[in-house]
Amino acid sequence: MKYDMYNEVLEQPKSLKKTLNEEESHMKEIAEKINGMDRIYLVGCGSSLSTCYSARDAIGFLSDMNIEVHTGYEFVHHKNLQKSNSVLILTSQSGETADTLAALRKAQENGIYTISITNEPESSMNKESDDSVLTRCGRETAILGTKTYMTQLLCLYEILFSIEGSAEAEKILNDLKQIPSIIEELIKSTEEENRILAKKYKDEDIFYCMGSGPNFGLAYKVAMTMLMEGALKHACPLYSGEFRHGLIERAEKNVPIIFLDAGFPGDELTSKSIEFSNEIGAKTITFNMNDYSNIHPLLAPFILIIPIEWFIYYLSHYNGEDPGSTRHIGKVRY
Ligand SMILES: N[C@@H]1[C@@H](O)[C@H](O)[C@@H](COP(=O)(O)O)O[C@@H]1O
Repeated sequence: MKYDMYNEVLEQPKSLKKTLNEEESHMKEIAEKINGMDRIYLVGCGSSLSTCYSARDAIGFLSDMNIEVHTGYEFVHHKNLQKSNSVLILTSQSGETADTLAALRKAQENGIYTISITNEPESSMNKESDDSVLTRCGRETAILGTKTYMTQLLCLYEILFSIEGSAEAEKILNDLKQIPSIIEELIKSTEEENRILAKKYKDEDIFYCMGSGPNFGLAYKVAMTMLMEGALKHACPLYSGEFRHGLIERAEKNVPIIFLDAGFPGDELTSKSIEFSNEIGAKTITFNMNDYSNIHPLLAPFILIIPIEWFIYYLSHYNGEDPGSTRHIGKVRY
């Protein structure tokens, strides 16, 4: 049995290449236009919020750019908005999520420049924002987001690292171009081992998921949309540094914990948490960047998501669920 998510996983390299080919120069123009603005707001919901977290935490390693991340309605209710010389970048696969659309309209009422990154050319966000970038994925149906996750992340990295402009940022932008071919191979090479892993964990009810730097955004996505929406498991994301401020008290024998590790300074705490969890007999599942690629570690979310997609796909399958379906929420409107 193959669910829609299967083909959408396979389509990721093509979607990335197409988005880069058709939007790269446009994104460079956007970077030039917003370079020097006092504040950049990044807003999205669910999977689209996770890309904002990752992009903010990745650029934060290189730059002192003033970036804030909000969910749609948190932005709408925020009293202390910087109205002049600021920009709102919205991420939304559908371009219709009510929360994110409300943020767009609030920004426009307040004179904030708006840029949307969506996958739907006819969407309200694409039409109403001052500028817009289209991810070129074709229609995505699996609720948890695969190719639109990848391409949104690509667009945010492309814009923010182009603004940053240092030699290291250039290196990251160059490495970004290698992502489609790297993940093409990973899609093939990681399916079987993660199918087996999923079979082993299929009866677990709850998963904690942690990472540092841009891998926190990935942990958020894995917990919120992949485990909860996709595999219908309880899940909780956290920064690795927060392990000893709460989870340590519930990290017991046999509790599954997913660790995302890319060797960031904050991953010193990921390693300590893994060590502790192993000692007490928790079920540790580690996805380590070194096992998959040697490109710039700040690109870890693009790489680590691939084995995780297969893990989630088969976790759902072994529980008789379509990973792309939802019980309560429509893909576009709710
Ligand atoms: N259940 C969906 C999520 O899977 C999705 O990530 C989010 C944002 O959707 P969009 O990216 O279309 O704005 O909306 C809903 O909550």
